Amino acid sequence: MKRRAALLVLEDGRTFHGEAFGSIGETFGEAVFNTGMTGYQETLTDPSYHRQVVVQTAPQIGNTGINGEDDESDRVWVAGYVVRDPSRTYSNWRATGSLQDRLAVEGIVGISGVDTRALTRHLRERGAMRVGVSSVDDDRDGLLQRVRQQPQMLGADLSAEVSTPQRYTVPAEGEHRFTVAAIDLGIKRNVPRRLAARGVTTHVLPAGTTLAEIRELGADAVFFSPGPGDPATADGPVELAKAVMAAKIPLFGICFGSQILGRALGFGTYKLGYGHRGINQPVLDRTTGKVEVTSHNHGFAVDAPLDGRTSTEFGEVEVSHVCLNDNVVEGLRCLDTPAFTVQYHPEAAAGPHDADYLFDRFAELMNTNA
Ligand SMILES: NC(=O)CC[C@H](N)C(=O)O
Repeated sequence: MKRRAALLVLEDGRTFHGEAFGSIGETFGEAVFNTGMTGYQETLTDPSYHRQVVVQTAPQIGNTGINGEDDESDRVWVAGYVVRDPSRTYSNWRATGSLQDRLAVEGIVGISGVDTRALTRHLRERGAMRVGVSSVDDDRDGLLQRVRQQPQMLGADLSAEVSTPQRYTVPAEGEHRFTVAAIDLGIKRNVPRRLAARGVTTHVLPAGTTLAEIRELGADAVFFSPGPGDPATADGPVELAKAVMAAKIPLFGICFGSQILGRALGFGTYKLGYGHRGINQPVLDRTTGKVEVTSHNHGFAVDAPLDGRTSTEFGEVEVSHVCLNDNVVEGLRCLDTPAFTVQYHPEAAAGPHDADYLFDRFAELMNTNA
């Protein structure tokens, strides 16, 4: 049977031909590549990929199908999906269906048979950029025109599009020790799970939550979640982070949450050329001197001095973690207020568990502060 043709056009005109994968249609977003050899289900359902068309560099995707446990949220968030060679069949003891069917059911337009190595090299050289994928229109020039009309990721304010409309609670496993108010800017399920394993009850709260509401919940600490978009637009959460620090309430943030703490401390953020997305990025924890292999998904970073301490409105702060591939700031630690963050993903999902100790550090911080 002849497969349906599909077309991928980058905003600089570079064009790739392939076959329709997932839903039939047309989609747009920022083209980014993920180097994970595993974890495609977690990638697809990570809200931080909202408005991004993900290119998987691993050549074969889909071989373990989709299961009922690995979703990081209640839907697929990627705007589109690009793979080299989708598995024709799937096999796993947990599998409940195929990747092709999941994408089709959720209306996610994909393309397969693409030379993903050439596409990735192009994005590495030219940077992440807007892209269009179509399996309904083979007019490349028309598609290119529509790509160029799409919004840029720089300046995109997306928290409200992914945050929970209503608060919900994830109970502690076993004995309850602490209560955490988690500001949902695109949270992944594995964060409250990692906290629950430390006796933490997590209230997941909408993006616009105030300090007064957090106090009403009797929270021992505040968590700022990962999430999509440009951190330069997150003025509301930045103000909340300042209020939390002024009140000396323990604060932990991951990824977007780290960028928010950076801004609250007076640092800027900037867009990386092509970002870090994968599950084997080496990071140095400067407080212990240990190197950990970590999961990343970020296109922006905090602009903070790598060496020495910086004096801020909230006291001294230092860069606690650095990416060993490119010296990008991967963590911040406040010395005079109980706040710290990492730019990468200790919750893994998908990825290694080297950085799981950070959830212990958060629990210790709550314990010391109690
Ligand atoms: N996973 C995240 O929290 C991503 C944060 C931010 N949107 C970035 O791309 O840098």
